[in-house]
Amino acid sequence: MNHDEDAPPDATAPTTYPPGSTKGAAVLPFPDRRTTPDPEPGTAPDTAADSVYLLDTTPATVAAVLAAREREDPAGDRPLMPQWIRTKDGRRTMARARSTQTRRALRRWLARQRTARGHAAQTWRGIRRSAQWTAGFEGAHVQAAGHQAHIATREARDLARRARFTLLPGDRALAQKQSEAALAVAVAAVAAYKKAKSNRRRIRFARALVAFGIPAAAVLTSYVALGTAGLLLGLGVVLAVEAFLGRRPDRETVWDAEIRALSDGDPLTESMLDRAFKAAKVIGDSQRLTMVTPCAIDPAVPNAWHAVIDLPDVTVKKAQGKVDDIAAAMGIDRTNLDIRQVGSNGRRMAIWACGQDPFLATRRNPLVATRAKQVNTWRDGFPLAFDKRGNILRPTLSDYSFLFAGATRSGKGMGLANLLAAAMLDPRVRIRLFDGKGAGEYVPHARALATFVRRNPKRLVQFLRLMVEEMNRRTEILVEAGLSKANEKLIDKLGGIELVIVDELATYTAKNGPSGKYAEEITELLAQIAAVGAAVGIVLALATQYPEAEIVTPRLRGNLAARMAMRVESPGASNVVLGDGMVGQGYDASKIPIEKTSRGRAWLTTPDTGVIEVRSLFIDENAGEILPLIERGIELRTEAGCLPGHYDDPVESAMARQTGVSAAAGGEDGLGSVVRRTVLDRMIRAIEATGGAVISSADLLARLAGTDPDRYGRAEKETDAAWLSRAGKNLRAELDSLGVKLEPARVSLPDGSRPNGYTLADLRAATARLDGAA
Ligand SMILES: Nc1ncnc2c1ncn2[C@@H]1O[C@H](COP(=O)(O)OP(=O)(O)OP(=O)(O)O)[C@@H](O)[C@H]1O
Repeated sequence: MNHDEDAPPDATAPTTYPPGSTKGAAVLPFPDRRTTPDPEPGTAPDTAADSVYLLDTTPATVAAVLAAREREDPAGDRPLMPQWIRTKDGRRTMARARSTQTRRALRRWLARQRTARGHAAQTWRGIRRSAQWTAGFEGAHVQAAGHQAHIATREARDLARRARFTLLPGDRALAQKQSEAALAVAVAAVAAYKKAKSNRRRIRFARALVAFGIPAAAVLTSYVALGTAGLLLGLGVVLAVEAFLGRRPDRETVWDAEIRALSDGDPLTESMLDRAFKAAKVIGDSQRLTMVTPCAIDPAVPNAWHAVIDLPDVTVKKAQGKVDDIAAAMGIDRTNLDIRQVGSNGRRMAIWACGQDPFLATRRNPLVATRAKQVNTWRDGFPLAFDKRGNILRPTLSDYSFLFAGATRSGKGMGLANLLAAAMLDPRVRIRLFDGKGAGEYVPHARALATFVRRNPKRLVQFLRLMVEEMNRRTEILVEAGLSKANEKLIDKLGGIELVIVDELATYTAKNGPSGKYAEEITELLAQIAAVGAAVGIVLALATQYPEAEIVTPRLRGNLAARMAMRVESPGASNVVLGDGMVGQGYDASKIPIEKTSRGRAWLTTPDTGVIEVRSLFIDENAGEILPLIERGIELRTEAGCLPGHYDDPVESAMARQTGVSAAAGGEDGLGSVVRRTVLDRMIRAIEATGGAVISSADLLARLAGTDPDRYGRAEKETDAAWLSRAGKNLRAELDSLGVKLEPARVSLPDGSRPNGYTLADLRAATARLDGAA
């Protein structure tokens, strides 16, 4: 469209355009937009506003438009009506559109007449409903009264006969008395029957008067008043009213026992179960389910039912395989149905069904809700999730390692949060957390964490090597005790429960990532620990947003016996977590809906439960619900003498020996940004502080004295030579303890002197050698 962009919207000044110019005909002609009009000079529209609406600029049309503009506009609708509608072409187009619409409406109406929504059907339904209303329910009373009267009469007749044939005077008197009483009852029953009948007649008559009498009278009156036209008019009105009464088609389906659905609020019944199992082809048409217990309401979950049934010559396994079809036949989703085997004969099953999604509810972690004081994670486990029946699952820390996997915002962090919450309340658990995401999520926990390191793959490798040694040490203790697995009594002797949490595994095990060189070793060490660690009290809990075979290798996955798959991006990713071929069996975490209300939903597999659908328990971290648990964790550890950073933790002590820095309680800054600060680092910093590349021994020792006065400070009255010799010896000893061979050599200082000292290059090379050896 060629709107004249330059024209002011309210321009009213007449404008003339040269012949051949398209400016005056700013809008292409309608209906034929392909032909550009060629207005004659002087016949162009006189306002820019016209140029917007005018589609056909032939002289006749322009004249029509001008005439239309001059017409009155009593309804005030002109601003809403394009001018072209007021032209001849416009009217023709509108008429065409209207006739098309009318034709279509007529066709729709005709098509509708053949259905239950047709007007004839509607009217007939209305008449039928009027007749049903007239008949009412009084018939049932009459029938009941008739039945009573019938029985009472028969009884009275029998008693009268017995009284007649009773010969003993005493008995006869009694029998006559009974006969009279029965007769009175029969008379009353007959009277009641007659009354019910007349009552019915009266009510029906009144209703018939309303339903049929009044319409008939109306038709008759209009006939008398207006003749045949009146008759037709009256009939039309009456039929229209009946059509109105019958406008909604009958919903016989609602009353059809075959179409009952739990999701519509219908109760679970034996016949519904029978029908669903037949429809799913679990049992044949001639077979029947046997109810062991009747269908009963499950009070734990709203709108839920349960029952125990015996299957005829079919295994529960077969029914479990058809759970989708059974659920569909009951009018619910598979999530709302749970089938479990009961006993060992393979044919008895407990069925649980719920009319609504059982995972819509958010359940709070009971440790938070009840303000628990202490937890025994070894014996009682930790509350992690709830199943569809509302049971809380509490895996123990005594049997297996864990994997939490899921796309971003799927709730895997909540899985770890539940684990951490319980671990806080068990002082025997040494929590070692390696945060691969590196955000501040776990900083509030730091004081209770035996190890806390953020994004440091090298540190993880060093730590895992130590853990494998620790695992071997613990295994020896078990061997000496003649046990294959640690028990609760032995836990303290072994050194507590080691819980190693790695959040965002991909940071550490991605071969193409920045820490690729450590990836293989980390994966191998994790797999070794996961394989046997739990038996000696070393448990892993790994979380990842990228469940790919490269990040979680099949061997590693195989050793992590408890795995929780939150929503993932693809069926392949789901199989990486749950196991190959699980999608084919219906366990597909990529089908968990992407909704806020689905966060925390997951497929959980453990050796105790098999694969089940769950939702993790909720801890509101925004509301700081975890903070009291952390405080309690610190209290418990203080009481037990194992507050991180305040006792001799063999693992962190060994790490400190190796690396020169401890990560207990998140290291010096408590933020998990564990930075190595060996004497080598301090020497490098000292040289950097001079701004040069070399430093003399005297200058270096003086600077070291600033950060470590005990070792390098000058004693009172100590001569320069004595201090230099003593501090130099201390420095050599410290370097030796690090395993670094580094002697001072002659260096050239900027002032031209050549004292003994160190070069930056030598120190950096020594650091690199140390890192390589670590
Ligand atoms: N079981 C649950 N019940 C209710 N809400 C939940 C549940 N699990 C998680 N959520 C909600 O989902 C949000 C995201 O959860 P979470 O941080 O655990 O996901 P994530 O997968 O770790 O995300 P990211 O990858 O971004 O770290 C939480 O803030 C919480 O509000």
